[in-house]
Amino acid sequence: MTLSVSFRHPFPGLDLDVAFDAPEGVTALFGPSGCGKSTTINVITGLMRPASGRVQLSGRVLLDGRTHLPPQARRIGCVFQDARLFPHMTVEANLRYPSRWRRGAARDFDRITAMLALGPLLARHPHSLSGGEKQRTAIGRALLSDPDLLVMDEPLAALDDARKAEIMPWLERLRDEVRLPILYVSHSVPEIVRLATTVVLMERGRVTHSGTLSDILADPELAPALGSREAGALIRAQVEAVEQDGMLRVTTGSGPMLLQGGTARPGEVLRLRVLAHEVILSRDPPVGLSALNVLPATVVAIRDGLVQLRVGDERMLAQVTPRSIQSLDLKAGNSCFAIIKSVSILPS
Ligand SMILES: Nc1ncnc2c1ncn2[C@@H]1O[C@H](COP(=O)(O)OP(=O)(O)OP(=O)(O)O)[C@@H](O)[C@H]1O
Repeated sequence: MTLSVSFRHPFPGLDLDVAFDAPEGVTALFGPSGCGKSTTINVITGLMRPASGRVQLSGRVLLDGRTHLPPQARRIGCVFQDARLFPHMTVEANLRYPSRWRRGAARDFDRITAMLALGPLLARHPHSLSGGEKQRTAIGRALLSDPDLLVMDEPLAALDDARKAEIMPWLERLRDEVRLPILYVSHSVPEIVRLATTVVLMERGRVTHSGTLSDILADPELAPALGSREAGALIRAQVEAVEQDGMLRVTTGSGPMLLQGGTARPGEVLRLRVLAHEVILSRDPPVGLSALNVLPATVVAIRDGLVQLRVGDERMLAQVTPRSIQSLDLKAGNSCFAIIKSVSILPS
């Protein structure tokens, strides 16, 4: 199942011209306030008819020059910032509401309540739930409408950090277990790093970039849009062994690395975040360093103090001052060594 979107619409002061594809997995829609994210969601869900465009969910046309399916015929499940549960109904009644006429709903009900661990909440009313529990119920209700697409419009924005941390593993589970495209609007880069498989960047009514999360994070050109503290690589690693001192020996597309602080077992696959400000560069093989991970690299590009490197099969970024770029005489094509001061292991 893939969502394909393209539409144009002139608003006074902003001409929207949006096109992207969202495959299965989480596609994050990211951009500054007023860039057109809500309008895009409204066009996809059928709340707004644009001047022209096409929205297709695999083979099914939701919108084109002749077709404009109403929202209820689009098979799209929506989760918003506020859970929008029916306050007078129990969690169970809220969950069963969208599927009350549908065949196979009882089987789905058991599967989805188990996946989201909603069993203990079924008899409760929304007013007695935490923000995270309300959102879990809203996600369950959206899934029980048997959608072809799940749209999540800033689903964590109204939650405090503790509630966000509580619901995040459920969203990851959703991403990994539900074979649907999930369109996820967020202003939070850490949220996107944790959840997204694909990222669509918007600015002033247009899609400026779209690609896999790791490509977007390791592109120095995109660092201003994402915030320079967040620039840096996301790489995949497999645990080879746990050393006697508890350090993890892993293999990555960049070469072997040693990691601290993980509880992973041999064979486990991890996602590692190597932030640009945690990487320093040396033209010569460094000696006498405390850093455990020093990898040979080639400079690919330099932009605004960010050096993009090819390290084995992966791309990484290093944040380097203009003075160091000059003193090391760094240019595209140069060989160097990436000294990685620290690596974080993302929760899986
Ligand atoms: N019905 C409308 N009539 C005129 N202009 C509109 C209308 N709806 C949206 N706009 C304008 O279109 C632009 C995009 O709005 P939109 O709400 O899609 O942005 P957004 O990226 O979702 O912003 P935010 O992150 O703040 O929610 C804004 O400049 C907004 O003022």
